[in-house]
Amino acid sequence: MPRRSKRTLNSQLCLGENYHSISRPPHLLSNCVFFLYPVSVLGARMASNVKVYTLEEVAKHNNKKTCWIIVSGKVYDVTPFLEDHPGGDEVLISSTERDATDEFEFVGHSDSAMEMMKKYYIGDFDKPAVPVKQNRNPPPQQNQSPGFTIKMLQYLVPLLILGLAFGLQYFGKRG
Ligand code: HEM
Repeated sequence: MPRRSKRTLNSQLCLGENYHSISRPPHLLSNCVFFLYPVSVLGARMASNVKVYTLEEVAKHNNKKTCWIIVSGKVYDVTPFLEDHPGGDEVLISSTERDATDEFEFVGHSDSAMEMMKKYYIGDFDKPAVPVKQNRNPPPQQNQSPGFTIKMLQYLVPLLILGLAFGLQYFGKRG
């Protein structure tokens, strides 16, 4: 059997390149993710030929003649559905010019309503493609745990007793 060199073995085990990338500082990796994510989202959108609408474009369609709504990042032209919507046309018109996802979900639409929606889908809503960075600093704690109070008392009670003892001694001597 031919002897394989250590280098060949490393590359065969896919350790050669990955080893170096793993040892890079984590902020470099996360920078790459924040750069690659929007690029891949844009690429996917361009490749799939889906029309992407801005809020400004969607907001122009806010009446009975032309009514577009945004639900879960997708844009729907519900103009032909206005008269047939079981919830009425007014509720659809008043859901224009903004993201209507919350209202749509609050109603608790049935599966058949979701299926119906597909007919009116015309494109995606242009939300900012860059993912929001998560706040890594946790907010200051509002409620202190009971453990914290007990620890504080452990220090405070002996101090109070000491203070009391000194006070009594001082006033006792004066008396
Ligand atoms: C393409 C979008 C939509 C479709 C296809 C759709 C479809 C439907 C359907 C089929 C129903 C009958 C109940 C059910 O099967 O769930 C319904 C009811 C209703 N929808 Fe929509 N809907 C859409 C968007 C909206 C939006 C944006 C609102 C905003 C609040 C809304 C509000 C309502 C209300 C209030 C009812 C009546 C619920 C009830 O009486 O119990 N819908 N919709």
